[in-house]
Amino acid sequence: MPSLKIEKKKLLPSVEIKPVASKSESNRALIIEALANADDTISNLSAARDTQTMKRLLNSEESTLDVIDAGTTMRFLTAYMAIHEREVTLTGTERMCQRPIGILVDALRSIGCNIDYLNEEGYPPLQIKPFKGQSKNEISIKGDISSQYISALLMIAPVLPEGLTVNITGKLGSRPYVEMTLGLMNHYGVKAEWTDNTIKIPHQKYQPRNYEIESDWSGASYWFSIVSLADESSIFLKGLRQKSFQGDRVITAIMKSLGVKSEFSDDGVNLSKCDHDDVIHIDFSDCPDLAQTVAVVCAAKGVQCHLSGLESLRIKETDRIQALQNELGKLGAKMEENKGEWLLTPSSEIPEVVHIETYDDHRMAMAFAPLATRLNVNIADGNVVAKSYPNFWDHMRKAGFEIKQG
Ligand SMILES: O=C(O)C1=C[C@@H](OP(=O)(O)O)[C@@H](O)[C@H](O)C1
Ligand SMILES: C=C(OP(=O)(O)O)C(=O)O
Repeated sequence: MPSLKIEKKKLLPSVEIKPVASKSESNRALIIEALANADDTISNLSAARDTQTMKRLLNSEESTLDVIDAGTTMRFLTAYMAIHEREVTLTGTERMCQRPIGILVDALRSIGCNIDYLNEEGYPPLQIKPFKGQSKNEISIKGDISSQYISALLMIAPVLPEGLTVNITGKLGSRPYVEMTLGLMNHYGVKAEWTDNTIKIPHQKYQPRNYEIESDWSGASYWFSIVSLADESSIFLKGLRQKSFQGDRVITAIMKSLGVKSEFSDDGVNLSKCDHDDVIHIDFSDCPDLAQTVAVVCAAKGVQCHLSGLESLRIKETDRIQALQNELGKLGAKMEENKGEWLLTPSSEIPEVVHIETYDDHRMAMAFAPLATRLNVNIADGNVVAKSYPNFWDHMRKAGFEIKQG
């Protein structure tokens, strides 16, 4: 596990960065392209390990497919494999085998798929048996655990002989990811009807169309943090669009209250400094991957933050609430629960150096790295970033940070 030392540094003037391409868009485009029996429709595919794993496994004829720690790869491949005439085992890291998948498996079983648990009920690894045909064309599924189950079902829906109607029960969390799924399906020629909590997708064919993956807004969020925390800075982020499929584009609005002004042009967005608020309230139900980014900035910048919609954070790469509480504590900040909301009380004085544990979570490393604008930061395992943004440290160096193996 290579640890990294990032020295406190000022940013270089006028930095230009092209963040990694979106892994969420890439993993959807790969599944849709495979369902369309098309080839080479995708440009700017993400270098994220989650995406490279998806691509490799979609082309693999092995009987055991290991998704490593990629949630979308696990969930999307489960649905994809379950409607093919093939027997396959899907597995992943120890953590992946603790991330629930029962809701998706129940839904797939109810439409006729054959799936067994190889270990604990409700969790990977899964044994998927050949598909013998569709037995039902309407299902109900809980929306408040992970939207990835719904996206997985929606993508296979048009190729099912009878199509599929999906009734979402409970509150739908991570809603923009479901919208992204339907948006990309529509790009590939598939029509869906979404009224209230019901999404209806008739049987139809995906059309092979070209698609250029946008830069990743969640990965871009760490550059917003850097601008927010630095004394002076301006960064141009390439490949991000004002009209985006990614819900995490909401980082522009969130960071406006944390002192970052965003100005779009044809090929990206320019970030510069502006005034910030002293207290903010943010509901992360639609953008859970931004919670760590925002919490760290508030803790270091002296902004009190009321966070809600954090429920899904406990079942991601790690228990992100626990991880944040531990690591923010090292800065002298506190995150405390009160009736389902979290109050983050910022540090009154930040230390000169901090050692951040990474919990096998890419976002713990990337969310805390921007602190190097204000203090020396040691990151326990720099390799974690490979999951979504493998060249993150190269980009930090390009921006002027000195990063050594430590
Ligand atoms: O569909 C997707 O691409 C994702 C959906 C979200 O997960 P949940 O729906 O489990 O919140 C998000 O946290 C994850 O990084 C990517
Ligand atoms: C939660 C994440 O990914 P996944 O669920 O796809 O593993 C993430 O990238 O923050």
